[in-house]
Amino acid sequence: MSQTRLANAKRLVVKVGSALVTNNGTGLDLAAINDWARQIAQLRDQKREIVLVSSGAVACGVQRLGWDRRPKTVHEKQAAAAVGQAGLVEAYEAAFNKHGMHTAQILLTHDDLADRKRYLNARSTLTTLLELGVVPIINENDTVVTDEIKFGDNDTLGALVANLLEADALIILTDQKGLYTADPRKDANATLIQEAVAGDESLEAMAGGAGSRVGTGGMITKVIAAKRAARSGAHTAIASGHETDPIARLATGELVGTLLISQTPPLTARKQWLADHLQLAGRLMLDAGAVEALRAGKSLLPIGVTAVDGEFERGAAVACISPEGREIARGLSNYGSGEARLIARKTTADIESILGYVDEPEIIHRDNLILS
Ligand SMILES: Nc1ncnc2c1ncn2[C@@H]1O[C@H](COP(=O)(O)OP(=O)(O)O)[C@@H](O)[C@H]1O
Ligand SMILES: N[C@@H](CCC(=O)OP(=O)(O)O)C(=O)O
Repeated sequence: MSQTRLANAKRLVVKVGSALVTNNGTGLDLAAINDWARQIAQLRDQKREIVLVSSGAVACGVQRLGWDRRPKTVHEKQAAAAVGQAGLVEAYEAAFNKHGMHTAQILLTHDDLADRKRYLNARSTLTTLLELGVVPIINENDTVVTDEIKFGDNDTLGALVANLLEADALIILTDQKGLYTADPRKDANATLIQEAVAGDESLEAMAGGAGSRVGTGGMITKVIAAKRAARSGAHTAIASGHETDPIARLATGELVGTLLISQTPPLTARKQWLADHLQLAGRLMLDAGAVEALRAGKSLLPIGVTAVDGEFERGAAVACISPEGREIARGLSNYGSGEARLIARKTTADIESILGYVDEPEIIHRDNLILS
């Protein structure tokens, strides 16, 4: 059934990683880029919509600047990305032109997707490009990102784009055949997982970090990306870009690499946006009763909050932490951190006498809350 679902996928996000786009970290693999363009053009002929999330800006910049190694400092990487991003989109535009198609460059930061207005704008621009038959080529806006606001790896960005566009599938192409039971570079006995449920916690234990000096994130970010993509109903395939026609074959429903299936009912668009808030302004510590209430779909009341961590304003995105220290949910706080501290452990009826007013009876309303 899951295979049929990929065969029926109309809107697909394809992510190609640094480990694949580049020749050993310096320069672009133009043959590979031409090959992906050919496969994507085939899918366009079948009236399917494809968005490409591509890494490779830093690697291309390193080559253009004539450097003999990847830079170490952030500002050198950002400079290389700025030079190389132009080369990256030139390469894609030339490759797609051969099939009578155009590409569009989209550079995103986390802030663009965390702000609801900009999120909606990004969505309408992307859907307009798809209606025009243009292939959006998305990368992180490396020039302006700082550690606090960056996606870091493009797997996360691919998942957020799949959420943003409510795509049916996320295809992550990398330098390994898929997800193995352990990093195959380190464990010769590792075996390939063919199919699993996205979000299955045992998968995170199998996945390790990046295997090369080129890639960022490794397999763990791909497994987490699949969990995230599943929230809007997208299945994720992790496959090798060195296979013959991996994109085209996956899109016919063939099982190539690892398929991580979405089994959870898709979240509403608003909850989806909330789930995509990667930057949290603070933490609310909950007691066991509150954890149970949240899991049962209820709102978070002040009585169940034992402590408040961080400084934040009303409306900020905060994490809800269980007594064992696990994030069990995140949501938008109806109270700033100062007020939240005053009403923690108190009944809703006490709020007015403590604060002199009641904004909302709950700290986080269930409509603004999402279980992790
Ligand atoms: N369980 C695993 N299965 C497969 N690959 C793994 C696993 N754990 C870690 N890896 C490493 O993840 C690497 C792919 O991630 P990365 O280097 O970030 O590539 P990309 O640039 O395509 O995102 C592989 O080369 C591999 O060494
Ligand atoms: N934005 C960076 C790529 C980030 C990165 O390497 O991500 P990944 O392909 O997931 O290993 C670039 O274009 O060079």
